[in-house]
Amino acid sequence: MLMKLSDLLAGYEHRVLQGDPGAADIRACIAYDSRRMTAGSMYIAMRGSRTDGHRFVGDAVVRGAVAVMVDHEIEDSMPSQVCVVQVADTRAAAPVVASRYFGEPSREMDVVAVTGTNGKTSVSYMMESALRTAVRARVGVIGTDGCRVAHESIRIDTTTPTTPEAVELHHILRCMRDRGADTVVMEASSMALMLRRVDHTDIKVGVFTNLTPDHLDNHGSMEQYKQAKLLLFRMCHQAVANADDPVSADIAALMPRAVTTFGLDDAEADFRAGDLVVEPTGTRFVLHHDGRRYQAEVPIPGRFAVYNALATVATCHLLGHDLDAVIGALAALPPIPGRFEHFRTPKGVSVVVDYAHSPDSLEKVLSTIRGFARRRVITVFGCGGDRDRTKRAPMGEIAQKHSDFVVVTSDNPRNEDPEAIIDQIMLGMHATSAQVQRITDRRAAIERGLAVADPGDIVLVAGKGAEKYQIIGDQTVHFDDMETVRQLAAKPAN
Ligand SMILES: CC(=O)N[C@H]1[C@@H](OP(=O)(O)OP(=O)(O)OC[C@H]2O[C@@H](n3ccc(=O)[nH]c3=O)[C@H](O)[C@@H]2O)O[C@H](CO)[C@@H](O)[C@@H]1O[C@H](C)C(=O)N[C@@H](C)C(=O)N[C@H](CCC(=O)O)C(=O)O
Ligand SMILES: Nc1ncnc2c1ncn2[C@@H]1O[C@H](COP(=O)(O)OP(=O)(O)OP(=O)(O)O)[C@@H](O)[C@H]1O
Ligand SMILES: N[C@H](CCC[C@H](N)C(=O)O)C(=O)O
Ligand SMILES: [Mg+2]
Repeated sequence: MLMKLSDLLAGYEHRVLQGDPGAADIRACIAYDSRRMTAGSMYIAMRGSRTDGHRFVGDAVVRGAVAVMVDHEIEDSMPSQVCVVQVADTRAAAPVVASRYFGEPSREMDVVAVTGTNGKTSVSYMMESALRTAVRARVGVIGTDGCRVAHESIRIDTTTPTTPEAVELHHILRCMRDRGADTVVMEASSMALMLRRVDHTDIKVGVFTNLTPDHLDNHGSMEQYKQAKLLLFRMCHQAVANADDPVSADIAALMPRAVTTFGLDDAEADFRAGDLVVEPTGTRFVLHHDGRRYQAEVPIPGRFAVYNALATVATCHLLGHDLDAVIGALAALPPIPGRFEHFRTPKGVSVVVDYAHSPDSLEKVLSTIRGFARRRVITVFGCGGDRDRTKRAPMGEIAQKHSDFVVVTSDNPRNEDPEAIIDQIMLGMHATSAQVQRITDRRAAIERGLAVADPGDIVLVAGKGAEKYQIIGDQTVHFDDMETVRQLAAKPAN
């Protein structure tokens, strides 16, 4: 890839502080981390949560940067051959530059971006599977579980956020296009939208799943959290929105005549589901659209799974795909790793490993399990450290309300005291309700959950889903809920 800085910034407001953008050849890479610079790179200085990238401009140049983009003054004096440009906001300019550098890949594919508190990854899997089976599309997926195209992983980095920074995002989109992708489904997290990682991406359909409390540490209030989510609907061409969530009205106000709705309660929704039959293996329902009724099913139990299925069907329809084929494909959806993933122990206990890590998702998953459980429900869960503390007590209350026995444990304590996190969860629990035990070590907690279960009981292990790690302090150690369940279930005592 060879590009002149002047091409990357053509028509974009900037001030040249030194050097000639027309002579600055970016022949290596663009990066916002000085430590990734090689000879012929461009460095974009951005403010992070701990420090300001502008402090590392000197380091970037020493390592080979030929072009530097800043949004405020820098102290380092630059060698004359380095071109330095100033823009109003480097986070806003980064996506423009990155997208151009990689040849505007989002324009060459149908890009769908999914936002909402819960269900983004689930909808991505459903879209991927439905489009692959129904219309043989080559689908790229970008999200919490990494990036893949046609089921082939394209970058394995457990630290990559749900929605990558713009530089990585457009690089990934280009790789996907080069590997023949025609459609990309990406998760757009509220943090990413706020940090402008998704700007300047050509998004055909923006999908809204729901908005419930989470990430209030980052956003401050539900109103600000909502405003972050709404940013997506200022940049996509069309929207698919959950009519049963009041935020769909805000989306409709932003995009009049460009919103397709789905729902269970709203009789006016464009795609509506009714007559749900929820079973442990899945959910059957009737889908109503345009005066027609379709028999549908999804192999995940619960109303929440139907919402995700409706979002998938509506989006595929908007992309021009055949409805019958898409609905048919949903019935054959393979299990989604770590989302209501089921395992039956030799003793006859049903174990569900699920990524519920917010009050609403825990409520949805547990009430679904409660709905079909014939015997006791045992829940093992914790809450992440260095993340929204306000969700801890409500999650404790929800776990206790729907379970007969709860083991409160650790879930990525990070730099917090695991005992203090458990204390905060237990503030939501009451002495009079279900039995509660605290076991800080997650493996021991799962073992306890399995040990107290009798044949026919259901054990929910919630919070980590398909994560392959436990973060304790600054250490990341291997940990996998499902693997742990299988190992422990093989022990005769369990
Ligand atoms: C907490 C947070 O917002 N972090 C973002 C931040 O990184 P940081 O805070 O570690 O950065 P910093 O250490 O303050 O450094 C500031 C800048 O100086 C640069 N630097 C730093 C040191 C150096 O020697 N040289 C150098 O150039 C850094 O690369 C950075 O660009 O700035 C980086 C880009 O400049 C982001 O990639 C990074 O996102 C990280 C990966 C992250 O995980 N963010 C979380 C909050 C996130 O995005 N989460 C969402 C939500 C998921 C959900 O919905 O649940 C997600 O999409 O995953
Ligand atoms: N539509 C939904 N409404 C409420 N809860 C849901 C919904 N879909 C899934 N869930 C629950 O939320 C959990 C997380 O789902 P998923 O991973 O799809 O969400 P996400 O939005 O991608 O989350 P993250 O922000 O962590 O990436 C699931 O394991 C399930 O418990
Ligand atoms: N994307 C979510 C993941 C949370 C998963 C949970 N296991 C935790 O670590 O809190 C977040 O960053 O809030
Ligand atoms: Mg996700």
